[in-house]
Amino acid sequence: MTPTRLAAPVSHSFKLLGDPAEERPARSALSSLISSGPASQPAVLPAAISDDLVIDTETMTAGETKAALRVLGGELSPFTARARLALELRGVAYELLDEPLGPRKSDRLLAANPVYGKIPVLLLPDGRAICESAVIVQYLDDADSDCLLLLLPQDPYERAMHRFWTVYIDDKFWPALDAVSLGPTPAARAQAVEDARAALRVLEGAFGDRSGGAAFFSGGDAAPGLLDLALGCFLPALRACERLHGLSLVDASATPLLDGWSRRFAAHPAARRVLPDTDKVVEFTRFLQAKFGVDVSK
Ligand SMILES: N[C@@H](CCC(=O)N[C@@H](CS)C(=O)NCC(=O)O)C(=O)O
Repeated sequence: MTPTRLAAPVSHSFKLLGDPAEERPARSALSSLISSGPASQPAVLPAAISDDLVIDTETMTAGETKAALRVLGGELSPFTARARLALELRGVAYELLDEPLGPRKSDRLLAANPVYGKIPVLLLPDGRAICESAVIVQYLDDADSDCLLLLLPQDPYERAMHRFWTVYIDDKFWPALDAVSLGPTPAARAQAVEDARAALRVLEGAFGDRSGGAAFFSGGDAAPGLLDLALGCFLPALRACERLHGLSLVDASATPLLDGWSRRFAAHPAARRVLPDTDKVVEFTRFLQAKFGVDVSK
């Protein structure tokens, strides 16, 4: 493929979202999210980038509202929700490009994420891709570190703790929650309930340590941070799982701190915009159970 030249600058195509007085105290240097080089030096893209992934900024007018950032993802994908929540909190406009479900992945997705072929992928205007939801969240902080609303704490130890617990959530909590509905046997699903509860008890302790008595894991009362997004993106799946199997996983007696946090997080404007309804996730989980031959009547 011939290297593609981008016309810079592209920052005019950013659009701030929502009510500025809402939960976003400050935004600055949003154009630095697009790091393809100074305006005077058009970026030369590596030949590997598919033309499909590049936004032709030359054809866009100054008032055009097309989002410069795009997310390859899905409405019901929790990892996509994690990345979208970060974009919403930062007040950055983006376009969600729905990736079809199924065994055949799109060429667009495989070009953007050749290593894992998974969603979400954040596409920069020049077509460069950032994969892995937690990496995307951290990229947004790194690309605009002057913004007052950072998703990771400033303190290096706290940053390390946020990263540590994000990995724990992805390695221990999510696989257990997923297996409560999709484990292959009744025994595997029963074990998964125990594992999910055990992970939630551990996270209850982590919330106490990180929040310092504030509303969110971030240690703040207004703005959630990386760790809030890391766990909060799974709340619809958790509530769907409770409803489908008649279970209670997060409640006032088992995990009182997480119970309060889950309600506050779900009520946050960014979460209300992004997180899917429990009904939809219940329906989708039933679809997956049928697809994978999971017989929950046994
Ligand atoms: N560690 C990845 C996990 C992403 C992931 O598992 N995405 C799911 C959708 S929620 C996916 O693409 N599944 C398709 C597949 O595994 O092939 C992240 O944090 O982004």
